[in-house]
Amino acid sequence: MSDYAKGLEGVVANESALSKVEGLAGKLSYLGFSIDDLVENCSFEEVTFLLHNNRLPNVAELAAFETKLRNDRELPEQVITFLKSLPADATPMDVLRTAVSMLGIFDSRAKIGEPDHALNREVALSLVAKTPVIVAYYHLARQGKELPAVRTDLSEAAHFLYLINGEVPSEAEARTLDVAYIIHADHGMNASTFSARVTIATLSDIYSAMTSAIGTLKGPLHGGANEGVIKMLKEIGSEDAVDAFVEDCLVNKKKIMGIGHRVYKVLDPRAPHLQKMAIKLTDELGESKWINMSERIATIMRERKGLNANVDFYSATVYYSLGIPTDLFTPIFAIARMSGWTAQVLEQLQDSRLYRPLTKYVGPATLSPVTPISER
Ligand SMILES: CC(=O)SCCNC(=O)CCNC(=O)[C@H](O)C(C)(C)COP(=O)(O)OP(=O)(O)OC[C@H]1O[C@@H](n2cnc3c(N)ncnc32)[C@H](O)[C@@H]1OP(=O)(O)O
Ligand SMILES: O=C([O-])CC(=O)C(=O)O
Repeated sequence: MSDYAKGLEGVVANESALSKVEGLAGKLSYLGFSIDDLVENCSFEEVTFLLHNNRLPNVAELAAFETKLRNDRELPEQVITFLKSLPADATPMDVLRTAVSMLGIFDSRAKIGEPDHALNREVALSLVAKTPVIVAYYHLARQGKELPAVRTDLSEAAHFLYLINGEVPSEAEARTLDVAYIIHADHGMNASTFSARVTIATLSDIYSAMTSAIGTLKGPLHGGANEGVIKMLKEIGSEDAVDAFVEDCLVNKKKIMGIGHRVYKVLDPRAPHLQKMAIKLTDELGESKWINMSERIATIMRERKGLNANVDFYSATVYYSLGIPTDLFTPIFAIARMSGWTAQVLEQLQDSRLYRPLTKYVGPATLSPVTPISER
Protein backbone atom coordinates (compact mmCIF):
# COMPACT_ATOMS: atom_id res chain seq x y z
CA MET A 1 0.00 0.00 0.00
CA SER A 2 1.70 3.20 -1.13
CA ASP A 3 1.31 6.50 0.69
CA TYR A 4 0.41 8.38 -2.48
CA ALA A 5 -2.32 7.85 -5.08
CA LYS A 6 -0.47 5.94 -7.80
CA GLY A 7 -2.02 6.84 -11.14
CA LEU A 8 -4.13 9.38 -9.16
CA GLU A 9 -6.60 6.57 -8.41
CA GLY A 10 -9.52 7.86 -6.36
CA VAL A 11 -8.33 11.48 -6.48
CA VAL A 12 -11.05 14.03 -7.25
CA ALA A 13 -9.24 16.67 -9.33
CA ASN A 14 -12.02 19.10 -10.21
CA GLU A 15 -15.77 19.68 -10.55
CA SER A 16 -17.69 19.06 -13.76
CA ALA A 17 -21.34 19.07 -14.77
CA LEU A 18 -20.66 17.38 -18.11
CA SER A 19 -20.59 13.64 -17.58
CA LYS A 20 -21.37 11.41 -14.64
CA VAL A 21 -19.48 8.11 -14.62
CA GLU A 22 -20.99 5.68 -12.09
CA GLY A 23 -18.35 3.02 -11.74
CA LEU A 24 -20.17 0.64 -9.41
CA ALA A 25 -23.61 0.99 -11.00
CA GLY A 26 -22.24 0.88 -14.56
CA LYS A 27 -24.07 4.01 -15.66
CA LEU A 28 -23.08 7.02 -17.76
CA SER A 29 -24.98 10.26 -18.30
CA TYR A 30 -24.22 13.64 -19.89
CA LEU A 31 -25.71 16.70 -18.12
CA GLY A 32 -28.34 14.53 -16.46
CA PHE A 33 -29.33 12.55 -19.57
CA SER A 34 -28.59 8.84 -19.66
CA ILE A 35 -26.51 7.79 -22.67
CA ASP A 36 -29.15 5.10 -23.34
CA ASP A 37 -31.76 7.83 -23.72
CA LEU A 38 -29.43 10.03 -25.79
CA VAL A 39 -28.60 7.14 -28.14
CA GLU A 40 -32.31 6.43 -28.55
CA ASN A 41 -33.38 10.02 -29.25
CA CYS A 42 -30.48 12.22 -30.34
CA SER A 43 -27.82 12.76 -32.97
CA PHE A 44 -24.13 13.43 -32.28
CA GLU A 45 -24.72 17.06 -33.20
CA GLU A 46 -27.46 17.35 -30.54
CA VAL A 47 -25.15 15.78 -27.98
CA THR A 48 -22.35 18.17 -28.94
CA PHE A 49 -24.76 21.09 -28.50
CA LEU A 50 -25.70 19.65 -25.11
CA LEU A 51 -22.06 19.40 -24.00
CA HIS A 52 -21.20 22.88 -25.27
CA ASN A 53 -24.34 24.60 -23.94
CA ASN A 54 -25.36 22.49 -20.94
CA ARG A 55 -28.84 21.91 -22.40
CA LEU A 56 -30.48 20.19 -25.37
CA PRO A 57 -31.29 22.36 -28.42
CA ASN A 58 -34.72 23.01 -29.88
CA VAL A 59 -35.30 22.43 -33.63
CA ALA A 60 -34.17 25.92 -34.72
CA GLU A 61 -31.13 25.90 -32.45
CA LEU A 62 -30.04 22.49 -33.72
CA ALA A 63 -30.42 23.56 -37.34
CA ALA A 64 -28.33 26.69 -36.73
CA PHE A 65 -25.71 24.65 -34.84
CA GLU A 66 -25.48 22.06 -37.64
CA THR A 67 -25.12 24.80 -40.26
CA LYS A 68 -22.34 26.41 -38.28
CA LEU A 69 -20.49 23.11 -37.97
CA ARG A 70 -20.94 22.21 -41.63
CA ASN A 71 -19.72 25.63 -42.77
CA ASP A 72 -16.58 25.27 -40.68
CA ARG A 73 -15.28 22.05 -42.27
CA GLU A 74 -12.80 23.53 -44.73
CA LEU A 75 -9.14 23.23 -43.72
CA PRO A 76 -6.54 25.97 -44.26
CA GLU A 77 -4.63 25.40 -47.53
CA GLN A 78 -1.35 25.04 -45.59
CA VAL A 79 -2.78 22.15 -43.55
CA ILE A 80 -3.95 20.41 -46.75
CA THR A 81 -0.48 20.86 -48.28
CA PHE A 82 1.02 19.41 -45.08
CA LEU A 83 -1.30 16.36 -45.20
CA LYS A 84 -0.37 15.72 -48.83
CA SER A 85 3.35 15.98 -48.03
CA LEU A 86 3.38 13.15 -45.46
CA PRO A 87 4.69 9.62 -45.99
CA ALA A 88 2.00 7.01 -46.64
CA ASP A 89 3.02 5.03 -43.56
CA ALA A 90 2.60 7.81 -40.99
CA THR A 91 0.43 6.91 -37.99
CA PRO A 92 -2.94 8.67 -38.41
CA MET A 93 -3.00 9.67 -34.72
CA ASP A 94 0.39 11.37 -35.17
CA VAL A 95 -0.93 13.13 -38.25
CA LEU A 96 -4.06 14.25 -36.40
CA ARG A 97 -2.05 15.48 -33.40
CA THR A 98 0.30 17.49 -35.61
CA ALA A 99 -2.40 18.86 -37.93
CA VAL A 100 -4.59 19.98 -35.01
CA SER A 101 -1.54 21.72 -33.56
CA MET A 102 -0.93 23.32 -36.96
CA LEU A 103 -4.52 24.59 -37.17
CA GLY A 104 -3.70 26.78 -34.17
CA ILE A 105 -0.99 28.58 -36.13
CA PHE A 106 -3.53 29.68 -38.75
CA ASP A 107 -6.25 30.71 -36.31
CA SER A 108 -5.73 34.21 -34.92
CA ARG A 109 -8.52 33.48 -32.37
CA ALA A 110 -6.18 31.03 -30.57
CA LYS A 111 -5.01 33.24 -27.76
CA ILE A 112 -3.15 32.58 -24.53
CA GLY A 113 -3.76 34.45 -21.28
CA GLU A 114 -7.06 35.91 -20.10
CA PRO A 115 -9.67 33.70 -21.83
CA ASP A 116 -12.21 35.16 -24.25
CA HIS A 117 -15.12 32.76 -23.71
CA ALA A 118 -17.05 33.75 -26.84
CA LEU A 119 -14.02 33.30 -29.09
CA ASN A 120 -13.12 30.03 -27.38
CA ARG A 121 -16.58 28.63 -28.08
CA GLU A 122 -16.12 29.39 -31.78
CA VAL A 123 -12.71 27.74 -31.78
CA ALA A 124 -14.18 24.70 -30.01
CA LEU A 125 -16.84 24.25 -32.71
CA SER A 126 -14.28 24.73 -35.44
CA LEU A 127 -12.21 21.90 -33.95
CA VAL A 128 -15.21 19.55 -33.87
CA ALA A 129 -15.91 20.42 -37.54
CA LYS A 130 -12.33 20.09 -38.83
CA THR A 131 -11.03 17.04 -36.94
CA PRO A 132 -12.85 14.43 -39.10
CA VAL A 133 -11.74 16.20 -42.28
CA ILE A 134 -8.09 16.00 -41.21
CA VAL A 135 -8.40 12.25 -40.57
CA ALA A 136 -10.24 11.57 -43.83
CA TYR A 137 -8.02 13.79 -46.00
CA TYR A 138 -4.85 12.13 -44.73
CA HIS A 139 -6.39 8.71 -45.35
CA LEU A 140 -7.09 9.72 -48.98
CA ALA A 141 -3.75 11.48 -49.44
CA ARG A 142 -1.78 8.44 -48.27
CA GLN A 143 -3.47 6.40 -51.01
CA GLY A 144 -2.54 9.04 -53.59
CA LYS A 145 -6.22 9.97 -54.06
CA GLU A 146 -7.73 13.37 -54.82
CA LEU A 147 -9.13 15.25 -51.82
CA PRO A 148 -12.78 16.05 -52.56
CA ALA A 149 -14.22 19.37 -51.46
CA VAL A 150 -16.05 19.19 -48.15
CA ARG A 151 -19.87 19.05 -48.38
CA THR A 152 -22.42 20.87 -46.27
CA ASP A 153 -25.41 18.59 -46.85
CA LEU A 154 -24.30 15.66 -44.67
CA SER A 155 -24.26 15.02 -40.93
CA GLU A 156 -20.92 14.68 -39.12
CA ALA A 157 -21.00 10.87 -39.26
CA ALA A 158 -22.26 10.64 -42.85
CA HIS A 159 -19.73 13.24 -44.04
CA PHE A 160 -16.79 11.34 -42.56
CA LEU A 161 -17.90 8.07 -44.21
CA TYR A 162 -18.50 9.94 -47.48
CA LEU A 163 -14.98 11.37 -47.40
CA ILE A 164 -13.17 8.12 -46.64
CA ASN A 165 -15.24 5.92 -48.99
CA GLY A 166 -16.01 8.37 -51.81
CA GLU A 167 -19.74 7.66 -51.61
CA VAL A 168 -22.59 8.76 -49.39
CA PRO A 169 -23.21 6.01 -46.80
CA SER A 170 -26.55 4.31 -46.24
CA GLU A 171 -28.67 5.74 -43.44
CA ALA A 172 -27.96 2.66 -41.35
CA GLU A 173 -24.17 3.00 -41.75
CA ALA A 174 -24.24 6.69 -40.89
CA ARG A 175 -26.44 6.05 -37.85
CA THR A 176 -24.10 3.31 -36.62
CA LEU A 177 -21.18 5.74 -36.60
CA ASP A 178 -23.40 8.49 -35.17
CA VAL A 179 -24.28 6.27 -32.19
CA ALA A 180 -20.60 5.39 -31.72
CA TYR A 181 -19.80 9.13 -31.70
CA ILE A 182 -22.49 9.80 -29.05
CA ILE A 183 -21.20 7.02 -26.83
CA HIS A 184 -17.59 8.26 -27.06
CA ALA A 185 -18.32 11.99 -26.66
CA ASP A 186 -17.36 12.50 -23.01
CA HIS A 187 -16.27 10.47 -20.02
CA GLY A 188 -15.37 12.30 -16.84
CA MET A 189 -11.73 12.77 -15.90
CA ASN A 190 -10.26 10.17 -18.25
CA ALA A 191 -6.55 10.56 -19.07
CA SER A 192 -6.90 12.56 -22.30
CA THR A 193 -9.51 14.93 -20.87
CA PHE A 194 -7.32 15.43 -17.84
CA SER A 195 -4.37 16.29 -20.14
CA ALA A 196 -6.54 18.82 -21.96
CA ARG A 197 -7.65 20.42 -18.69
CA VAL A 198 -4.10 20.53 -17.31
CA THR A 199 -2.91 22.29 -20.47
CA ILE A 200 -5.75 24.83 -20.66
CA ALA A 201 -5.43 25.58 -16.92
CA THR A 202 -2.02 27.14 -17.59
CA LEU A 203 -4.07 29.58 -19.73
CA SER A 204 -2.58 28.10 -22.89
CA ASP A 205 -4.79 27.98 -26.01
CA ILE A 206 -7.37 25.35 -27.02
CA TYR A 207 -5.28 23.96 -29.88
CA SER A 208 -2.47 23.22 -27.43
CA ALA A 209 -4.95 21.55 -25.06
CA MET A 210 -6.37 19.38 -27.88
CA THR A 211 -2.86 18.46 -29.01
CA SER A 212 -2.13 17.22 -25.46
CA ALA A 213 -5.41 15.28 -25.44
CA ILE A 214 -4.83 13.57 -28.79
CA GLY A 215 -1.32 12.51 -27.76
CA THR A 216 -2.75 11.05 -24.56
CA LEU A 217 -5.65 9.23 -26.22
CA LYS A 218 -3.24 7.48 -28.60
CA GLY A 219 -1.77 5.14 -25.97
CA PRO A 220 -2.92 1.49 -25.89
CA LEU A 221 -4.09 1.75 -22.28
CA HIS A 222 -6.57 4.45 -23.37
CA GLY A 223 -8.10 5.11 -26.81
CA GLY A 224 -5.44 3.11 -28.62
CA ALA A 225 -6.94 -0.08 -27.18
CA ASN A 226 -9.58 -0.24 -29.94
CA GLU A 227 -6.87 -0.79 -32.55
CA GLY A 228 -5.22 -3.25 -30.15
CA VAL A 229 -8.42 -5.33 -30.03
CA ILE A 230 -8.51 -6.02 -33.77
CA LYS A 231 -4.75 -6.71 -33.84
CA MET A 232 -5.30 -9.18 -30.98
CA LEU A 233 -8.27 -10.88 -32.71
CA LYS A 234 -6.24 -11.23 -35.90
CA GLU A 235 -3.29 -12.61 -33.95
CA ILE A 236 -5.55 -15.21 -32.29
CA GLY A 237 -6.92 -16.06 -35.73
CA SER A 238 -9.72 -18.52 -34.93
CA GLU A 239 -12.38 -19.23 -32.32
CA ASP A 240 -10.70 -22.45 -31.14
CA ALA A 241 -7.45 -20.57 -30.37
CA VAL A 242 -9.07 -18.09 -27.96
CA ASP A 243 -8.81 -20.08 -24.72
CA ALA A 244 -5.10 -20.82 -25.11
CA PHE A 245 -4.35 -17.20 -26.04
CA VAL A 246 -6.15 -15.80 -23.00
CA GLU A 247 -4.55 -18.41 -20.73
CA ASP A 248 -1.11 -17.40 -21.97
CA CYS A 249 -1.90 -13.71 -21.30
CA LEU A 250 -3.12 -14.49 -17.78
CA VAL A 251 -0.11 -16.66 -16.92
CA ASN A 252 2.36 -14.14 -18.33
CA LYS A 253 0.50 -11.07 -16.99
CA LYS A 254 -0.11 -9.64 -20.46
CA LYS A 255 -3.01 -7.22 -20.83
CA ILE A 256 -6.00 -8.20 -22.96
CA MET A 257 -6.95 -5.13 -24.98
CA GLY A 258 -10.47 -3.73 -24.45
CA ILE A 259 -10.86 -5.35 -21.04
CA GLY A 260 -10.78 -3.64 -17.63
CA HIS A 261 -11.38 -0.08 -16.53
CA ARG A 262 -10.11 2.21 -13.78
CA VAL A 263 -13.60 3.36 -12.79
CA TYR A 264 -16.10 0.72 -13.99
CA LYS A 265 -16.10 -2.28 -11.69
CA VAL A 266 -19.03 -3.73 -13.66
CA LEU A 267 -19.75 -3.72 -17.40
CA ASP A 268 -19.00 -0.41 -19.13
CA PRO A 269 -22.51 0.92 -20.01
CA ARG A 270 -21.29 1.83 -23.50
CA ALA A 271 -20.24 -1.74 -24.30
CA PRO A 272 -23.77 -3.22 -24.74
CA HIS A 273 -24.65 -0.57 -27.35
CA LEU A 274 -21.54 -1.38 -29.34
CA GLN A 275 -21.98 -5.12 -28.77
CA LYS A 276 -25.50 -4.94 -30.22
CA MET A 277 -24.23 -3.07 -33.28
CA ALA A 278 -21.30 -5.48 -33.68
CA ILE A 279 -23.63 -8.51 -33.61
CA LYS A 280 -25.98 -6.93 -36.19
CA LEU A 281 -23.17 -5.89 -38.53
CA THR A 282 -21.28 -9.20 -38.37
CA ASP A 283 -24.59 -11.05 -38.94
CA GLU A 284 -25.27 -8.95 -42.03
CA LEU A 285 -21.76 -9.64 -43.31
CA GLY A 286 -22.05 -13.34 -42.48
CA GLU A 287 -18.78 -12.98 -40.53
CA SER A 288 -19.63 -13.98 -36.98
CA LYS A 289 -16.07 -15.16 -36.21
CA TRP A 290 -14.87 -11.82 -34.77
CA ILE A 291 -17.84 -11.31 -32.48
CA ASN A 292 -17.79 -14.95 -31.34
CA MET A 293 -14.11 -14.65 -30.46
CA SER A 294 -14.79 -11.40 -28.62
CA GLU A 295 -17.65 -12.93 -26.62
CA ARG A 296 -15.47 -15.86 -25.56
CA ILE A 297 -12.64 -13.53 -24.45
CA ALA A 298 -15.11 -11.40 -22.47
CA THR A 299 -16.59 -14.47 -20.77
CA ILE A 300 -13.20 -15.87 -19.74
CA MET A 301 -12.00 -12.51 -18.40
CA ARG A 302 -15.21 -12.00 -16.43
CA GLU A 303 -15.07 -15.48 -14.93
CA ARG A 304 -11.34 -15.65 -14.28
CA LYS A 305 -10.47 -12.05 -13.30
CA GLY A 306 -13.81 -10.36 -12.63
CA LEU A 307 -12.90 -7.87 -15.39
CA ASN A 308 -15.39 -6.63 -17.98
CA ALA A 309 -15.32 -5.30 -21.52
CA ASN A 310 -14.79 -1.55 -21.91
CA VAL A 311 -15.88 0.81 -24.72
CA ASP A 312 -12.90 -0.13 -26.90
CA PHE A 313 -13.71 -3.85 -26.91
CA TYR A 314 -16.74 -3.91 -29.24
CA SER A 315 -16.15 -0.60 -31.04
CA ALA A 316 -13.25 -2.33 -32.78
CA THR A 317 -15.56 -4.95 -34.36
CA VAL A 318 -18.12 -2.26 -35.25
CA TYR A 319 -15.55 -0.15 -37.14
CA TYR A 320 -13.97 -3.25 -38.71
CA SER A 321 -17.38 -4.39 -39.95
CA LEU A 322 -18.01 -0.94 -41.43
CA GLY A 323 -14.86 -1.51 -43.53
CA ILE A 324 -12.87 1.19 -41.73
CA PRO A 325 -9.08 0.60 -41.72
CA THR A 326 -7.73 -0.37 -38.29
CA ASP A 327 -5.42 2.64 -37.89
CA LEU A 328 -8.42 4.99 -38.16
CA PHE A 329 -10.16 3.47 -35.11
CA THR A 330 -8.41 5.67 -32.53
CA PRO A 331 -8.72 8.78 -34.73
CA ILE A 332 -12.49 8.08 -34.85
CA PHE A 333 -12.47 8.01 -31.04
CA ALA A 334 -10.69 11.40 -31.16
CA ILE A 335 -13.27 12.79 -33.63
CA ALA A 336 -16.07 11.92 -31.19
CA ARG A 337 -14.18 12.93 -28.04
CA MET A 338 -13.29 16.33 -29.57
CA SER A 339 -16.84 17.24 -28.62
CA GLY A 340 -16.23 16.40 -24.94
CA TRP A 341 -12.62 17.62 -24.78
CA THR A 342 -13.60 21.06 -26.07
CA ALA A 343 -16.61 21.20 -23.70
CA GLN A 344 -14.32 20.25 -20.82
CA VAL A 345 -11.76 22.98 -21.54
CA LEU A 346 -14.52 25.58 -21.93
CA GLU A 347 -15.83 24.44 -18.55
CA GLN A 348 -12.34 24.50 -17.01
CA LEU A 349 -11.86 28.10 -18.12
CA GLN A 350 -15.08 29.20 -16.39
CA ASP A 351 -13.47 28.69 -12.98
CA SER A 352 -9.88 27.65 -13.52
CA ARG A 353 -6.97 26.99 -11.23
CA LEU A 354 -3.54 25.72 -12.25
CA TYR A 355 -3.13 21.94 -11.74
CA ARG A 356 -0.01 21.30 -9.75
CA PRO A 357 0.08 18.07 -7.70
CA LEU A 358 3.05 17.02 -5.61
CA THR A 359 5.46 14.16 -6.04
CA LYS A 360 6.84 11.96 -3.28
CA TYR A 361 10.58 12.47 -3.53
CA VAL A 362 12.50 9.16 -3.51
CA GLY A 363 15.92 10.40 -4.71
CA PRO A 364 19.14 10.64 -2.63
CA ALA A 365 18.47 11.66 0.98
CA THR A 366 21.62 13.77 1.29
CA LEU A 367 23.31 16.32 -0.93
CA SER A 368 26.59 15.41 -2.70
CA PRO A 369 29.20 17.91 -3.85
CA VAL A 370 29.42 18.19 -7.66
CA THR A 371 32.74 16.75 -8.87
CA PRO A 372 34.10 18.85 -11.76
CA ILE A 373 33.43 17.08 -15.07
CA SER A 374 37.16 16.62 -15.78
CA GLU A 375 37.44 14.54 -12.59
CA ARG A 376 34.37 12.31 -13.13
C1 LIG B 1 -11.40 4.40 -23.46
C2 LIG B 1 -10.56 3.77 -22.44
O1 LIG B 1 -9.54 4.31 -22.10
S1 LIG B 1 -11.08 2.35 -21.75
C3 LIG B 1 -9.60 1.47 -21.33
C4 LIG B 1 -8.88 1.01 -22.57
N1 LIG B 1 -7.67 0.25 -22.25
C5 LIG B 1 -7.59 -1.09 -22.40
O2 LIG B 1 -8.53 -1.77 -22.80
C6 LIG B 1 -6.24 -1.71 -22.09
C7 LIG B 1 -6.40 -2.94 -21.21
N2 LIG B 1 -6.82 -2.56 -19.89
C8 LIG B 1 -5.93 -2.08 -18.97
O3 LIG B 1 -4.72 -1.98 -19.21
C9 LIG B 1 -6.45 -1.66 -17.61
O4 LIG B 1 -7.61 -2.37 -17.27
C10 LIG B 1 -6.73 -0.14 -17.54
C11 LIG B 1 -5.50 0.64 -18.00
C12 LIG B 1 -7.88 0.23 -18.44
C13 LIG B 1 -7.07 0.24 -16.10
O5 LIG B 1 -5.93 0.09 -15.40
P1 LIG B 1 -5.76 0.18 -13.81
O6 LIG B 1 -6.96 0.71 -13.16
O7 LIG B 1 -4.49 0.92 -13.59
O8 LIG B 1 -5.63 -1.32 -13.41
P2 LIG B 1 -4.30 -2.18 -13.39
O9 LIG B 1 -3.59 -2.10 -14.70
O10 LIG B 1 -3.52 -1.76 -12.17
O11 LIG B 1 -4.89 -3.62 -13.21
C14 LIG B 1 -5.40 -4.16 -11.98
C15 LIG B 1 -5.34 -5.67 -12.06
O12 LIG B 1 -6.17 -6.14 -13.11
C16 LIG B 1 -5.41 -6.77 -14.13
N3 LIG B 1 -5.89 -6.28 -15.41
C17 LIG B 1 -6.46 -5.08 -15.66
N4 LIG B 1 -6.79 -5.01 -16.95
C18 LIG B 1 -6.41 -6.16 -17.50
C19 LIG B 1 -6.48 -6.65 -18.82
N5 LIG B 1 -7.00 -5.93 -19.80
N6 LIG B 1 -5.98 -7.89 -19.07
C20 LIG B 1 -5.45 -8.63 -18.09
N7 LIG B 1 -5.36 -8.20 -16.82
C21 LIG B 1 -5.84 -6.99 -16.54
C22 LIG B 1 -3.98 -6.31 -13.91
O13 LIG B 1 -3.04 -7.21 -14.42
C23 LIG B 1 -3.95 -6.23 -12.39
O14 LIG B 1 -3.90 -7.54 -11.90
P3 LIG B 1 -3.07 -7.88 -10.56
O15 LIG B 1 -3.73 -7.07 -9.48
O16 LIG B 1 -3.22 -9.34 -10.45
O17 LIG B 1 -1.67 -7.42 -10.84
O1 LIG C 1 -12.64 7.03 -18.32
C1 LIG C 1 -11.58 6.45 -18.61
O2 LIG C 1 -10.64 6.27 -17.82
C2 LIG C 1 -11.38 5.91 -19.96
C3 LIG C 1 -12.63 5.86 -20.77
O3 LIG C 1 -13.42 4.96 -20.64
C4 LIG C 1 -12.90 6.94 -21.69
O4 LIG C 1 -12.12 7.90 -21.79
O5 LIG C 1 -13.91 6.88 -22.41
